[in-house]
Order: sequence, then C-alpha cells, then structure tokens
Amino acid sequence: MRIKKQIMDAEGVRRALTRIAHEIVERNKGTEGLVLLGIRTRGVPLAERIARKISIIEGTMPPVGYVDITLYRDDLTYFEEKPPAAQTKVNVPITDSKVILVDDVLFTGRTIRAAMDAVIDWGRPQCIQLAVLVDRGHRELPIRADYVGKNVPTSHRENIAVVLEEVDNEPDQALITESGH
Ligand SMILES: O=P(O)(O)OC[C@H]1O[C@H](OP(=O)(O)OP(=O)(O)O)[C@H](O)[C@@H]1O
Ligand SMILES: O=c1cc[nH]c(=O)[nH]1
Repeated sequence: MRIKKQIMDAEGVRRALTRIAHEIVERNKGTEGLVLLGIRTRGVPLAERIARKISIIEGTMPPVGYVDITLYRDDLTYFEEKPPAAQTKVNVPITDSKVILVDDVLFTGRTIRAAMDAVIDWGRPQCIQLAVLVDRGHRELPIRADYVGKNVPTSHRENIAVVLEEVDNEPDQALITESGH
C-alpha cells in the first residue's frame, strides 16, 4: 500500500469536526432529541469527539452510541437465515430522536444502508442524518451525507485511510493510498 497524498493532518481533522459540530447544532436548532451513533470502527471516536464539541458549543452533551454493521452487510450471503439484530448500542431510546450516523469514510454507501437497517430495527427515529469525515464518491446507492469534513475525488484503485489516535495510537490524519506499484 503506497501513500499517495495526505489530505488532512491532525489540525485539518480537528477543524472539520468542529465545523460539523456547528453545522449539526445549526441544522437541528440545538441539541434537543439528538443521538449520535458512530459506526464501528472509526466512526465511534469521531461521534464521541463531535458530541464533546457540541457540548462545548451548546452546554449539553448529546448521547453517543454505536452501530456495528458486520452482520448486516449485504455481501454476507453465506448466512442462511437472517443474521441476529441488536447491533445498535445506545443508552437512550431512539424512537422519535434525531439520529446522526457518524463514519470516517463514505464510499459506496453500503455501510450506511446497513447501519440504517440496524437503527430502524432498534427503533423509529424522527429522522436519520449522516456525518462523515471524508466523502470519496463512487456511490452505489442513493445515499448522501448531510455533513462532510472533506470531499475527495478518488479513482477506484485508490483508498482513503483515516488514522485516529484513539484507534491507531498515531496522530490523526487522512491519506489517499494506492495498492500495487
Ligand atoms: O461506503 P462503503 O463502501 O460501505 O465504505 C465505507 C466504509 O468502509 C470502511 O469500513 P470498513 O469496512 O473498512 O471497516 P472499519 O471501519 O472497521 O475499518 C469505512 O470505515 C466505512 O465504514
Ligand atoms: O477508501 C475507502 C473505502 C472504504 N472504506 C475506507 O475506509 N476507505
């Protein structure tokens, strides 16, 4: 895997998340009913960071949970029966809440489709919005993000690698990488 380009350094990640936190508060007119759900793996620390930023802006910290979509992926065809539900973990009811899904990279949209399935199995939110650090294009489903840290046009051969301190024990950054030579 060859690193082609750094698209965000730690400061870039911090600023993007600060902007997203402001946009979430503005779009939703405060924090009432907000629930942030990070998509495992790197969406979880991103959701926690955005929630902390929202608490600094508004004085109220929205609840944070996570979605693990492993068993909802539409490419898991080897499951003979419907895989078990309950892959959403949050300590508040999500029915009638405004769920903000948070992920590091938006690509085909299949992860988000699966996450929405998991959320809707769990309860009936008033709405679901999507925040991503990087939108790299190439959608295969009619899904778009409401809050985007950075839009990065990519080729199919390229990959976006998001590095986060909490997961990777390295300074935050986002990279375009490419496999092969
Ligand atoms: O829009 P999509 O085509 O679904 O791709 C985006 C997803 O791919 C990555 O997750 P990955 O499956 O690599 O798991 P990870 O987050 O645990 O690394 C990324 O974190 C997104 O969740
Ligand atoms: O480039 C990509 C595509 C999917 N998931 C990632 O993390 N990066």
